[in-house]
Amino acid sequence: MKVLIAGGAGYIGAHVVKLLAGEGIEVHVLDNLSTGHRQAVQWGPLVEADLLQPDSLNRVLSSNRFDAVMHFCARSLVGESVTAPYDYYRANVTGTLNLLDAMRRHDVDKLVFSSTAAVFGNPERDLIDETHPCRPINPYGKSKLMVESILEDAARAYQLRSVALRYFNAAGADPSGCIGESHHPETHLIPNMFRSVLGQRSGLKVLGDDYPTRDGTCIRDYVHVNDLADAHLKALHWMAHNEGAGRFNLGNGGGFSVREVLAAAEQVTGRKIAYEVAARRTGDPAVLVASSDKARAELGWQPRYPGIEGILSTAWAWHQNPAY
Ligand SMILES: NC(=O)c1ccc[n+]([C@@H]2O[C@H](COP(=O)([O-])OP(=O)(O)OC[C@H]3O[C@@H](n4cnc5c(N)ncnc54)[C@H](O)[C@@H]3O)[C@@H](O)[C@H]2O)c1
Ligand SMILES: O=c1ccn([C@@H]2O[C@H](COP(=O)(O)OP(=O)(O)O[C@H]3O[C@H](CO)[C@@H](O)[C@H](O)[C@H]3O)[C@@H](O)[C@H]2O)c(=O)[nH]1
Repeated sequence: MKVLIAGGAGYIGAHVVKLLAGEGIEVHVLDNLSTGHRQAVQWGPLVEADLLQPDSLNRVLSSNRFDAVMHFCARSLVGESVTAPYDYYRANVTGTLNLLDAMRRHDVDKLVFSSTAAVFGNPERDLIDETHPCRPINPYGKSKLMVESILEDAARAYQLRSVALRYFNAAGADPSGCIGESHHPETHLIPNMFRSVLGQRSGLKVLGDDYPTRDGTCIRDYVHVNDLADAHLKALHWMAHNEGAGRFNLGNGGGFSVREVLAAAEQVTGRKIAYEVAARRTGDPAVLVASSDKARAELGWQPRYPGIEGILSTAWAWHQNPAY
C-alpha cells in the first residue's frame, strides 16, 4: 500500500508517517514546509508542493499511484483565524478543494482528513459525541466544517471514501525522541509551559480565568499524538470496508483546566511554573471534551495514553532535547 501524507512534515503528520512506515506502508510526504520541518520527514520521500498551487499537486499525484491520501495541511490558529479569515478559508477550503480535484483526476478515492473539536463551538453537554450540533464560533472551525460538508457531497457525487477525524487537543511526542511538537510561533499551552520552565521564553500567560468552569480557566481534552496516529491507521482499514464520509471524535473523554495542566506539569518536571493571568483569547470556547465511543466501537480505537501525566511526560522529554 502507498499513501500520500499531505502535511507530513508537521507535528501530527510526522507521527502518522512514522507509524504507517512501521506497519510496512510506503509513505510519501507532500509539504510546503510553511510550518513543518524537513528534519521531521524521516520515513519516506519529501516532495515540496503547495495545496494552493494545483500544478504542483498534479505533478505529485501523477508521479505515483497512491491508494489513499491523508491531509494534515492547514492554517490552524484559532485566534489568528478571527483576524485573518480570508487566509483561513483560502488555505483550508480552497487548498482542500485543490487536493480533492487532483485526487479525482488521478483516481485516488480514499482520504483521511484532519478535522477538529473546533467544529462544535460552545458545547451543549459535557461530552461531545458525533450527534452534537456543529456551530463553530471561529473561522478556523467553520473552515474545517465546510470541508466535512464537501466530503459528504463528494461521497455522493464521486464515491469518495473519507474519514474526518476530529482531534481534540493533540499533545505529547513520540518516545523515540526523533519527532515532536515544534511550531513557530508556538501558541499551544503545553509547549509554552515547558519552554517557559526551560527558560526559552518568558511570561507564560493563562489566557482568561473568568470562564464558567470549576477554576475559571478553559477546559480541554488532551490526547496523545501517537494515539491520534493510530486512529489514522484504523481509518484506512475502515475505508476498506465502508463507503461514504465517516466522522469520528478523538479525545480521552476527560477535561483538564489550564490550571490543572499547570499543576500536573509541575509534578512531571519537579519545578514550579510561573505564570500571570491575562485576558481571554478571542474564539476560545470554555470547555471541549470528547466522547470517543464511536471511534472505539467502529474503528476499534483504544488510546494508550489515557492520563495527562503520561502525555506530559513524553512532551517534557522532547522539549528538553528537541531534534528540530
Ligand atoms: N495540533 C492540534 O492540537 C490540532 C487539533 C485539532 C486539529 N488539528 C489539525 O491537524 C492538522 C495538523 O496539525 P499540526 O498541529 O500537525 O499542524 P502543523 O502546522 O505542525 O502541520 C501542518 C503541515 O502542513 C503543511 N502545510 C500547511 N499548508 C500547506 C500547503 N498549502 N501546502 C502544503 N503543505 C502545507 C505545513 O508545512 C506543516 O508541515 C491541521 O489540519 C490542524 O488543523 C490540530
Ligand atoms: O500560552 C497559552 C496558550 C494557551 N492557553 C489556553 O490553553 C488552552 C489550550 O490552548 P491551545 O493549546 O492553544 O489549544 P486550543 O486553542 O484549544 O486549540 C487546539 O485544539 C483545538 C481543538 O480543541 C484544535 O482545533 C486546534 O487546532 C488546536 O490548536 C486554551 O484555553 C488557551 O486559552 C493559555 O492559557 N496560555
